[in-house]
Amino acid sequence: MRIDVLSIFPEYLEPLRLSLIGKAVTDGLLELSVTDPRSFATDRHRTVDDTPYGGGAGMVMKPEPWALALESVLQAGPGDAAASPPVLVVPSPAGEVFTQDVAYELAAEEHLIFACGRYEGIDERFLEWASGEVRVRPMSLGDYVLNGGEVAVLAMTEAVTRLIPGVIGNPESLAEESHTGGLLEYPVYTKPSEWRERSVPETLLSGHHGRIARWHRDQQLERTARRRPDMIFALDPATLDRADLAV
Ligand SMILES: Nc1ccccc1-c1cnco1
Repeated sequence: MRIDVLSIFPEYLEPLRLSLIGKAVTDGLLELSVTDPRSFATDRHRTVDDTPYGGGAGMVMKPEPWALALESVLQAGPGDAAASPPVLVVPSPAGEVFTQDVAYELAAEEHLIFACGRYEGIDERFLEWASGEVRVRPMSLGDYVLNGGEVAVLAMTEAVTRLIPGVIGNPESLAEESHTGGLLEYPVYTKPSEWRERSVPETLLSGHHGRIARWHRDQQLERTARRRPDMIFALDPATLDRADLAV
C-alpha cells in the first residue's frame, strides 16, 4: 500500500514515522509520503487560503494548490497499474463516520491519499474536480470539531495500516479487539493476582479454557450492552448462541 498525505503542516504527520507504522515503512509493507500544497502556491506569498465567498468568519483553502498537489502524488503513485483509482480521504466534520468496517475497506486499497483541510475547509470545487480523478470519501471521526484534518489522519492511518498483513506481529490479536464481531473487548488482567486488595476474576485463574472463553464472551456482551447499547441492537442475531441470550 502507498499512503500520501497532503497537509500544509507536514510536521504534524511526523508521528507516522514512529512505532508500528514506521516499521511497516522500513519493512517495505507501506510507502508513506507527505506533500505540502503550499509548495504548489505560485504567488510570492505562497497563499493557500482566502476569505469565503458569501461572507462568514474564517478562511477557505484555495483549490489550485490542492489540485496541483494531488496531481503530483497521482504521478508518484501506482497509477494505471493499480486495479482501481486511488481513494482520496478528506477528513471533515461533514463526512461519513469512520468505523472499523471502513478501516478494513481502506486497508484493502492500493493507494490512499489523505487531504488535511484546515480553517473552514477546502473550496468545494477541488472535491468536485478530484472526483473525476479519484474516489473521494469525506470522512468524520465523530461529532466534534477539530482545527484541521491532521489529527484525524493520524488516527485513521494507524487504524488502517495495522490491518495490513505483516504489520501487527500477532494477527490473532486483531480477532478479539473492540468492534471486531460487533462487540466491545472484554476486560484484561495481568500479574500480580492480588493488587491493592483487588483480585483477578477467579475464572481467569482456573485454567479451564471453556469457562474462560464463556467468561470473555459474557463480559463482551455485558460491557457492550452497558456502554454501547446501539451496538447490541446492530448485532446480527445469527452470531448469538443460546448462552449469549442468557447474559
Ligand atoms: N472538525 C474537523 C475539521 C477539519 C478536518 C476534520 C475535522 C473532523 C473530522 N472528524 C471530526 O471533525
